[in-house]
Amino acid sequence: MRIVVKIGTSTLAHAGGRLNIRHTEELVKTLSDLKNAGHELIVVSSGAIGMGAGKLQIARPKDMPTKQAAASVGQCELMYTYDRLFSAYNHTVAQILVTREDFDRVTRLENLQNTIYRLLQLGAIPIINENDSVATEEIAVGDNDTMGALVAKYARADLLVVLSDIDGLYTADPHTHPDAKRIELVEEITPEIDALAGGTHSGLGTGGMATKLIAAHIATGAGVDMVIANGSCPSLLYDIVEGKPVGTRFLGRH
Ligand SMILES: Nc1ncnc2c1ncn2[C@@H]1O[C@H](COP(=O)(O)OP(=O)(O)O)[C@@H](O)[C@H]1O
Ligand SMILES: N[C@@H](CCC(=O)OP(=O)(O)O)C(=O)O
Repeated sequence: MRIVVKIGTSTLAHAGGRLNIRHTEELVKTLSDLKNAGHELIVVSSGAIGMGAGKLQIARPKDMPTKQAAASVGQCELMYTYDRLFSAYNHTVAQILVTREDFDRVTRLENLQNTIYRLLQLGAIPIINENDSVATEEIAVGDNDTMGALVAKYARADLLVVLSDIDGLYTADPHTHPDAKRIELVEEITPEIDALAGGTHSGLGTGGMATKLIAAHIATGAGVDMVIANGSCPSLLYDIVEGKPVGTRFLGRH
């Protein structure tokens, strides 16, 4: 299987922006094992701004210049971390930084696809993020849930897994509605399903469930199954790949 795994900031970092070593180490171990089992992996990783802020010891920035400065610090930290951890399992990582233009313009999209396909042939693990240190609002994809879905669509993936700080899509945001129930399977994304998704509460995350639903529309529309699952338990990835009922699965349209 070709699997795109999107990792949110809240999985990779603690609230203050410092690396969540336990989550990240377990995640890299599981991803390495899935690759050893023969799956092709593409990672879409957030965390540049949050980890940059953590390293610079500033609060999560709101203004564009500080966000861009934090991202350029954090992106180094992020890739250094992935490179170090994946190397321990003999895997090679490759950084790709993109903006919306790389999906909107045909020649740039072809270049991006060619690079991803060749990296997969060479056995490397592409790790993709927005090019936050140059991407202004007008040219940014804006959130990595959408980015993950675009990557899954154009890399012709079989599965997109979105790892978050929550077990899946609930009937309401469990942080404000403790009685909310998890939805196991979404066969069709109706307006009623769209209406369930609220924003983020984590202080580190960007889009909350709303951007995950946008991603689900893109992925399922391209025939790719998407699963939202909790990034604090990366070994769930084994069950997800086997099609077991973990998190919330959105069925790709065929
Ligand atoms: N219907 C819903 N079901 C589950 N979570 C929801 C829902 N609506 C809003 N949320 C919020 O979305 C958050 C996850 O998104 P986000 O904070 O952006 O994290 P990430 O960094 O993993 O993308 C949850 O912690 C929750 O507060
Ligand atoms: N590109 C940004 C993250 C954007 C984003 O969608 O963040 P998240 O909600 O944590 O997945 C970064 O690396 O900080």
